Amino acid sequence: MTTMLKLSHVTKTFNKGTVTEKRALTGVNLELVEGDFVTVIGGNGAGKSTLLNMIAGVYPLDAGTIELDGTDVSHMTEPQRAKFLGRVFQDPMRGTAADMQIAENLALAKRRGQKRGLAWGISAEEKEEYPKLLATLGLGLETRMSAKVGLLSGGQRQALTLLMATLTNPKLLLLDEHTAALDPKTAKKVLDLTEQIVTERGLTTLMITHNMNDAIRLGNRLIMMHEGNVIYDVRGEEKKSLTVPDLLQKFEEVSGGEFANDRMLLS
Ligand SMILES: Nc1ncnc2c1ncn2[C@@H]1O[C@H](COP(=O)(O)OP(=O)(O)OP(=O)(O)O)[C@@H](O)[C@H]1O
Repeated sequence: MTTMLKLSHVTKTFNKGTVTEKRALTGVNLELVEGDFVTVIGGNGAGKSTLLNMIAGVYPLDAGTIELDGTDVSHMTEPQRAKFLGRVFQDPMRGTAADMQIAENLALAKRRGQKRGLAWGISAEEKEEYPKLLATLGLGLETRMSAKVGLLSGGQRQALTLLMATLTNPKLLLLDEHTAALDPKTAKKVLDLTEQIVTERGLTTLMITHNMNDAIRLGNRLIMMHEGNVIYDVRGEEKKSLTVPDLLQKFEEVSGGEFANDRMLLS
């Protein structure tokens, strides 16, 4: 099987040498094969977002290497890596351009990593393609191609962002609590869409969630982080048969403390 992502000894300390020094990642080793759909859980400050940020190239590495589909991207800038990655954040405002039409947003996503922007306009082919894509969301957006994205609801925007993030079949999809800001019903819809897109296309995916039930239900593999490293990695049938009490117990065993994540307690 093809290795899609390989982290070797990835280390990150923020504010080194100051009173606010924080060891956010402490030598993470992690390998994902093509099609792995990995859910990521962990308490407050465990290093989950930092892990995704390091993969995306938001911060430089202190030590270690990151390989994407066999290419060492450790020293590539964030825009250089963006060509290979799809990313959806928690904030629905972040992934789309509010002042632009739905169709224009899709066209931008399609041209990601290419030099020429929208200068040549949206092609006739795209005008046919986009409504079909939007229809797969089941949100009625296919009839609103020229509507400004700022008019959409949070859930509609996250669904559109997901479509945009996966439009060019990225080598790796990074989802950072992408349904946490939505109401439960909309969150479920966006999660169902996520599962559909990821499994249909076999996208290699890392999905942070504070919802342990979702972490167990979705994907083929689950990792738990604590104090900047992966402390538990489970897959296949063993993962499917897990329960939330199992996970909490596992956490206590390995960390010697009680699992604490504010957002988990609120949900
Ligand atoms: N840019 C930054 N500057 C300084 N410290 C940071 C920065 N980003 C993260 N940290 C610190 O690194 C540690 C790991 O943070 P991170 O956001 O990765 O945790 P997390 O597992 O995503 O937590 P949560 O579930 O609370 O969002 C925390 O102590 C955090 O305060």
